[in-house]
Amino acid sequence: MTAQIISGAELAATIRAGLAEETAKLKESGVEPGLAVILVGDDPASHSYVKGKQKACAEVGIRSFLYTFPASISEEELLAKIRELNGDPAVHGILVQLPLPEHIREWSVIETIAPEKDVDGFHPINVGKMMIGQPAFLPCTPHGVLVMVKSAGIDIAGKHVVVVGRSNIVGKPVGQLFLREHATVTYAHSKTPDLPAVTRQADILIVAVGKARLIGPDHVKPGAVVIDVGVNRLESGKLCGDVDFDAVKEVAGYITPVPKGVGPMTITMLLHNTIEAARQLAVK
Ligand SMILES: Nc1nc2c(c(=O)[nH]1)N[C@@H](CN(C=O)c1ccc(C(=O)N[C@@H](CCC(=O)O)C(=O)O)cc1)CN2
Repeated sequence: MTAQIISGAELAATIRAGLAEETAKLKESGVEPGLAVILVGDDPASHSYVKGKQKACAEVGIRSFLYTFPASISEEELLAKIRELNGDPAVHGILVQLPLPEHIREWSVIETIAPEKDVDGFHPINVGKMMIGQPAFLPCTPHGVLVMVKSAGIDIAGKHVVVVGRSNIVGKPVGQLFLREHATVTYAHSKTPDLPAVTRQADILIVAVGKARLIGPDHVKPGAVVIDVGVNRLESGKLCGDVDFDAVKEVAGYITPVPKGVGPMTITMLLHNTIEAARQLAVK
């Protein structure tokens, strides 16, 4: 039996319709949600993601402001722009597209964003609040993964979740979000010996390493839920995930595709956070 496909694109469309209604209501009360997007350098993937974010903002009625800078911008100039946006009342959310050029310290940029405008959920205050279960902006990709799993009606409590990858923006926080839902969480990474033996224990396997088709059928327990966060561009120009989709779908119970899986949910959760930021800042 082949796996049931969890379509991020379909779920994102449904959620975005609801977000458009929320934006319309906020506008009736005199608040127009605004998102400032900062893009540094000329990485084609970053440009494409930012374009996707702006298009999605327009679709749900969020105003977006784009600030592009050459890769040669100094860290201080970038921080000055963020401080200016922190004080701009038309801007409710601020995001700096990652990755940044090497001479700019990512942590310094993230820490300069006002936590109440940190719609990426990367600021240490939001990360800390997430860890202890306080209300916070949740990081968009991990939150999108959680919403996808729940939307498929999958029970999380007591399940063994194996996360492959330990990045600050996906791997680490996605494990925390599933721990909050009472899963037993294991992190695996590049130094984990015998990766297939570990991933085969997973009821829910989440892969976020950026290595095309790393996970094959031998890594997956029959019937498991497989969530593929990787977006890798092959030499042919085709996109593929960290999971060998065609082979693994014959073993898994549920699987997400790439493209049209987790990616569209990342942007949807960003829209959700921006609307929430506007709502919270309006009552301050
Ligand atoms: N400030 C941030 N930077 C980065 C983040 C982030 O959440 N905040 N995440 C990633 C990139 N990313 C969002 O910015 C992102 C990645 C992929 C997609 C997406 O929709 N992918 C499509 C395929 C797109 C394509 O054709 O290339 C899909 O999977 O269907 C959206 C957003 C790193 N940086």
